[in-house]
Amino acid sequence: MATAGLDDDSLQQLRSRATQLLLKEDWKESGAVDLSEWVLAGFSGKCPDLAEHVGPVEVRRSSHGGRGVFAVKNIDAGATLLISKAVAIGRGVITDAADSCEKMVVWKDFVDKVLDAAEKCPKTASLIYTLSTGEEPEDELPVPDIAQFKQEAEEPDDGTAAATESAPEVTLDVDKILKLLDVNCLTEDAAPSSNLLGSNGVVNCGVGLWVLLAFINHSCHPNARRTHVGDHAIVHASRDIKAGEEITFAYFDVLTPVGRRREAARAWGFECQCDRCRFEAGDAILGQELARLENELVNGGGDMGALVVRLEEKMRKSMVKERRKAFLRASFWGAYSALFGSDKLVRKWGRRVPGEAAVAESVAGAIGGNESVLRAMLRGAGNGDGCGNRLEVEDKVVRIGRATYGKVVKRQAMRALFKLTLDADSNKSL
Ligand SMILES: C[S@@+](CC[C@H](N)C(=O)[O-])C[C@H]1O[C@@H](n2cnc3c(N)ncnc32)[C@H](O)[C@@H]1O
Repeated sequence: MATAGLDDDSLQQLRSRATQLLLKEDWKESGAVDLSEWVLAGFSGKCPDLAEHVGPVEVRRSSHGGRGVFAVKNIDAGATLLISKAVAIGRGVITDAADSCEKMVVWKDFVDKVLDAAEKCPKTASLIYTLSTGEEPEDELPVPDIAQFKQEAEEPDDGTAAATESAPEVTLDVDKILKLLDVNCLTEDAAPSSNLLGSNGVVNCGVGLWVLLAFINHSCHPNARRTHVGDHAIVHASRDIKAGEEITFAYFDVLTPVGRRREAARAWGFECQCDRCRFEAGDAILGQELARLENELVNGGGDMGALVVRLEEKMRKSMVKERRKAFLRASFWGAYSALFGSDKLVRKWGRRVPGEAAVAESVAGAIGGNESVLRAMLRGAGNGDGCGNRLEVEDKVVRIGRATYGKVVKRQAMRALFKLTLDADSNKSL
């Protein structure tokens, strides 16, 4: 392979390109499996806009008062939990420099489509009304039965279908719908397609409403991720999930310190009550030092290697347990990435911090699969930083890969990527 002499940036680009290519190839195949097996089946339902595949989950009362989605049996990382077709999506391809006016056009188009879908289908309208507007006391909101979201049984051929189609028009409460869209819409930024498009200053701007997904709460210690294929959102487990555990995904970037995350949650209109936030914001012993480190990280410019060493030493002296160490490493991921991304910093501090693959493995335990963590795992493994023998490392890479992309990433594809990384590194050191 002609990779000898590549600098770190080029190697990084090569790896992310390889990830994209593998993903793209894999989507074609897995799309055929997922879409034919689950999604297309939904189109035989009475109300095609509501085609859903609901896995082993149900809606229950969440610990912070509102409703949430819970696993009803053990689920392995990578397994598909839900596939849901959007009630409506507004999309636009706009440049980074687009003014808010262009975004408003996308939003208006989206709102019109939601209203249209609700007007045409009374069941869509009633499901939309189960969502929170953000104004009701959350613990008073009724918990919907999961059966409401499941694909409806094939209709008997007795003419009732025609009767349903001509069901009387519903009067829509537009004001209420606008409020609940504010709380429950999701953007498509988890879609691989947006990563591919994002490279040349073009932003794939997509906003949509997936009713069942809107019951999934946020956590900074999430156990699920979503990807998008066309109008379908696919939610998969990004960590192993136990029966009875709440399914959560990240509404915003959780590879940041607690202060930043709190700001992001407030912008969404809530105070995050996940266990990671409760620990990081509530630990009196670590609190002050964490606030200082966060300040340094956010202001930038300092020696990120020194910051990581201080954090690791503080955690060692305070006897922070592994699970919480993983939370804090995830919070200061930016500093770890800067350290491991610089040969100079690695030479200066490398012996005083755990290896890159070990940090990546720890962080994946806290936030589940994630592209940036997977890349670090690959790079750390390629540098042979001692997180096991070749087979053990390969296994870890495949596991984080599946947790990141769901079952669409095949073992073979991850092996190819892993080999590419090792070959590139050994050629580089020639
Ligand atoms: C898309 S809805 C999720 C479903 C919502 N819990 C319900 O009962 O309708 C988003 C809202 O759920 C609540 N929520 C989600 N994640 C939360 C968290 N980690 N901590 C506190 N509230 C949260 C907030 O009120 C937020 O505005």
